[in-house]
Amino acid sequence: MKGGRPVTTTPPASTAPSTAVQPAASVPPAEGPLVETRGLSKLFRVGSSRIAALNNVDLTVPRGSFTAIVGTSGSGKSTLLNMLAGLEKPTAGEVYVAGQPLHRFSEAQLVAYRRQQVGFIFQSFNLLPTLTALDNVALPLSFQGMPKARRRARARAVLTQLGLGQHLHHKPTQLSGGQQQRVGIARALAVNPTIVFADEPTGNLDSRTAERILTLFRNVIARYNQTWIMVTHDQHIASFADTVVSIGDGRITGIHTNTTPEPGARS
Ligand SMILES: Nc1ncnc2c1ncn2[C@@H]1O[C@H](COP(=O)(O)OP(=O)(O)OP(=O)(O)O)[C@@H](O)[C@H]1O
Repeated sequence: MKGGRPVTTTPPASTAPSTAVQPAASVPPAEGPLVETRGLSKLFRVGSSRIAALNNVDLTVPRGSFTAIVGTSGSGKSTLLNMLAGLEKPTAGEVYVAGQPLHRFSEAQLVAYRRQQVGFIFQSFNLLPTLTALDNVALPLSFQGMPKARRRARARAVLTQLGLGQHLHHKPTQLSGGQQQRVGIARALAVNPTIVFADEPTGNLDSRTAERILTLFRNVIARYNQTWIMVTHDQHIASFADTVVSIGDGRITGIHTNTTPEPGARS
């Protein structure tokens, strides 16, 4: 696969164990935007009708940034996210992540991209109910072929960094919603991702917990110099991001940079 793993996510040595989120391989120098789409389009055919879920989208996302994609239901947010995450292929146009042309990738290359370079955070957390927090976070590392002792050590380190050191052996039903989403964040971070996608990540949380989770997002992004893209229908949630990309009818309708972040969004 081209491109490798361009984002340096090594945590400060004084604050994090070495097993936490060290790059698994040597990291080539980072240059240019992390994400770039050109004329990205997705057409769905349903019976005799055609739906332009995405229509000629040109988008650039800098490395180390937090971007929100905001729009009403059916505007094309998930379709765009799916394309950037290598879950679906475009009908037309180009999509590059870390210089890699996802639009030209085979299914096998897309699977490898998702497993090795992408962290996912979901609205409903998507934790396996029979596994502990530790095992949920260690699971994606097994798909990378990491030996058991190392993946458990890394999962433990990331969970501890996120304040869940006392909850390593709790199952999802024994955790609050905010704690479950922190496990979800730990699972995304454990694979040392090039990019993290969050799909309505606070949709199942009360507003206070949601703000705490979004503040945690900001802290994690700054600490590890990561690139995160979040989809939401909620302008207030979007205001925690550095950049808000508005989408409507499959087109970008505006790009706004948050110069004065939401109170409490930065800490
Ligand atoms: N697999 C599919 N087959 C047919 N049409 C689809 C498919 N997926 C999405 N669409 C259509 O594409 C358009 C964009 O859908 P998309 O799911 O991207 O919107 P969204 O902004 O994420 O909406 P929501 O916030 O409700 O999840 C909608 O009109 C939707 O009906």
